Amino acid sequence: MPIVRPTDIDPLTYQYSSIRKWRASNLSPSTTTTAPNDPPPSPTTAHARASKDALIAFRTRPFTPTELSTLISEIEVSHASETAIAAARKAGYPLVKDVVPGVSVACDGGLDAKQRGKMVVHVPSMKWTGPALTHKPFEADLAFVPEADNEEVYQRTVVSQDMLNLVLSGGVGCVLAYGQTGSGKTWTMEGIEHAVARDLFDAADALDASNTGTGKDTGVGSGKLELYATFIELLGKNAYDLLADPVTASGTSTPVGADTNNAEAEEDVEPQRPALPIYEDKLGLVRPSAVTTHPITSPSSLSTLITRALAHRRTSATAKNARSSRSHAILSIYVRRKGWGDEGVLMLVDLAGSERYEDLKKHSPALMAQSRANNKSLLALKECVRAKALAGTDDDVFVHVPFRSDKLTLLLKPIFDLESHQHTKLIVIAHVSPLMSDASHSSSTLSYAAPFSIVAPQQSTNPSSPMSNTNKFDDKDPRTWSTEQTVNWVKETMGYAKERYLASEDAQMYEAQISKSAVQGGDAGMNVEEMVAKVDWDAQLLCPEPMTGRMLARMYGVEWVRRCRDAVVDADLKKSLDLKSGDSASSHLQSAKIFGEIFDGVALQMYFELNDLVVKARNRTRTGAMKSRKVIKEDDIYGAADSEVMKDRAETGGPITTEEALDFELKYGNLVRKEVEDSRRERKGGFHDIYSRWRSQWRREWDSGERAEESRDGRAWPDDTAGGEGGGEDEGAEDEVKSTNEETAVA
Ligand SMILES: Nc1ncnc2c1ncn2[C@@H]1O[C@H](COP(=O)(O)OP(=O)(O)OP(=O)(O)O)[C@@H](O)[C@H]1O
Repeated sequence: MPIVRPTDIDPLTYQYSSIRKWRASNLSPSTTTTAPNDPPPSPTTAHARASKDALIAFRTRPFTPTELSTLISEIEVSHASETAIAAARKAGYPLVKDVVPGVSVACDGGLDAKQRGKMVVHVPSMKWTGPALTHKPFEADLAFVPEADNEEVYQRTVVSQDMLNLVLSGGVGCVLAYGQTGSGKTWTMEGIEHAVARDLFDAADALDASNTGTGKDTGVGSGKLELYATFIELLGKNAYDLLADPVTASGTSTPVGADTNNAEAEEDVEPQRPALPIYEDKLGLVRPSAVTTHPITSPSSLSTLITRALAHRRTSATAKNARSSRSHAILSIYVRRKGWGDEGVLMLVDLAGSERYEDLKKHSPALMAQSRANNKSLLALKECVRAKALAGTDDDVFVHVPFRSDKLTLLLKPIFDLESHQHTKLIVIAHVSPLMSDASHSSSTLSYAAPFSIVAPQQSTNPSSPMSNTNKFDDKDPRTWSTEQTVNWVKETMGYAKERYLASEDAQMYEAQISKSAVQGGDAGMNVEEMVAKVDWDAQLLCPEPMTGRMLARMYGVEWVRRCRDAVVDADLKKSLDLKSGDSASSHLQSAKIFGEIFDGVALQMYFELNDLVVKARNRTRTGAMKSRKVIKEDDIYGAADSEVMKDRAETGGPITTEEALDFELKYGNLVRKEVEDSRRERKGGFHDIYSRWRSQWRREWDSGERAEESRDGRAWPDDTAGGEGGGEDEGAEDEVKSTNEETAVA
């Protein structure tokens, strides 16, 4: 019998046969293809509410025809496969069957099931014993098989998470497509964008019809809803408006569809549109300056915008993908609802492809710089998504999301700002290529995204712990309220909500409207104050068992209004709320319409009050969690490099408590470190003076009562106020926060 030495084994044969064996014993038939009659889980708001704020999915695409033919020719030249190929040919099998993907979906997960999605990357390697293969498993909420089409991805992510209703109710939804270049991100996002364009208007009409009980006069057509969109690409620190026509050097605009996207053009004609700086205004809104907003009035108008923007999108060839997207593309759809404070927004983000060093080797220096900028922003994004996912699992974990550290994450502020009272949902779809030669990149993509899918940490059972808010009633924290306490709060807050409404601009607008048109007959004689006084609903019907304060606070605004309307018991009141076009004289109807809008306005005031309470309570708990860190290593506080400062501390200030040290660190830690470092670099010394100066300044503030909570209640972390570029100095503080997160998750 001939001796087979390891070096004689053909690597491809070995790898393919190992993968086949692994797949035969580990995969059930249902995970290798999508069952055609298997409907996606039905989207119910109850389900979406119960689910987490961040959903993580994995997707692998099928081989492209070019990849298939390359792989088949590889098999053909591989010695050991000859017999298999001959046998396959004889049996009439297509050779395609011989090609095995480097990624397998072991379980596609499922939203209702406890099962999680599982993807296994088969990573080949060469050892001294010969070729080897490692099967690396990764878990997420969902994993899509290569045969899954865009509609299935859309249904099981956006639809099952009830994202359209969230956005139409004034919430924030965001879908991020992440992955290696050429792994199918643009394919997925294009599918999702067009599906959203198709469904958004129907969702708006359905939502309004279910709220008012009438199919008429609802949604966009009646002017109640205003929708508009922006589509930008982000390259480095600047945004470019994809909906503005590009301008050539001669100043003429380039028609859409003209090929301006080859690599040479990229270097020579850069940029083709004016760069728009990104900034955060005083109200905290982040938008690229002068970006054009486009009203959208129908599914086709949104679809046309999407097609136009994608044609403009900057692409250039990379080693992996002939038309690689070299930028992050962000489609934002804004929803303004008459009488609502919050603007809903849906952000659909096709991230630039992540690239490794080997992928960059064919790049010109300009493209290399772009790749570096892209990879840097993907790293910043990772920090933010991780923190956001952790915050979504439990309100009481101390989390700081460093979204100001990069322009990409700054643009995504609506989804990352934990201090906002808007409801949010984030979906991350990590894409991998099916090629075995990409296995190590696939493995790093999945290990980037898998940790976002965090299982909620156990709540502390120690009632004195700031992490524990269960069984401990706090009248200012809706998350601790039982059904009865929630009912009481609704009853007590009715008067306050009415007062707030009467002081609003809407109330004044309706007052002016009523007196101007001098509506006649029935309710028409009432002024706004009288109408507001009539608003009433049954608190018990609004919060039936087992509705707790926490559950109520997770409700979307539109759903809340609908529930308030359903909880009306007074027959006359119900009748005027249910009045439909054609039911009555037009003057009556107009008065009833105004009353309906006033009713909704009062309901919303109560809803905003509830959400404000939750945000404030969450911030209080976060502060408490931060302070509860009993042991703070001195290196944590002042930085390992500052041992001189540490020595001086005892001489200048004497011992300080943990709370004081923390406050000092939050306010001045970065500044002290930076100054000490500068001084050291310039060989100046004087560390003692630097430390003393900051210490005295801090002491003055501390003694005059300006404590840490106040600065946080003022909605700004000391290290956040720097904004934009200054975010880089944040790193020390973020490291500390990171370690806090880890400790908490373990606890
Ligand atoms: N699910 C899929 N089914 C069929 N073909 C696909 C699928 N996903 C991607 N493709 C094909 O794979 C190729 C690469 O896809 P795509 O351009 O979407 O990748 P990408 O990740 O956006 O790359 P880059 O980051 O370089 O832009 C395209 O030719 C696309 O048509």
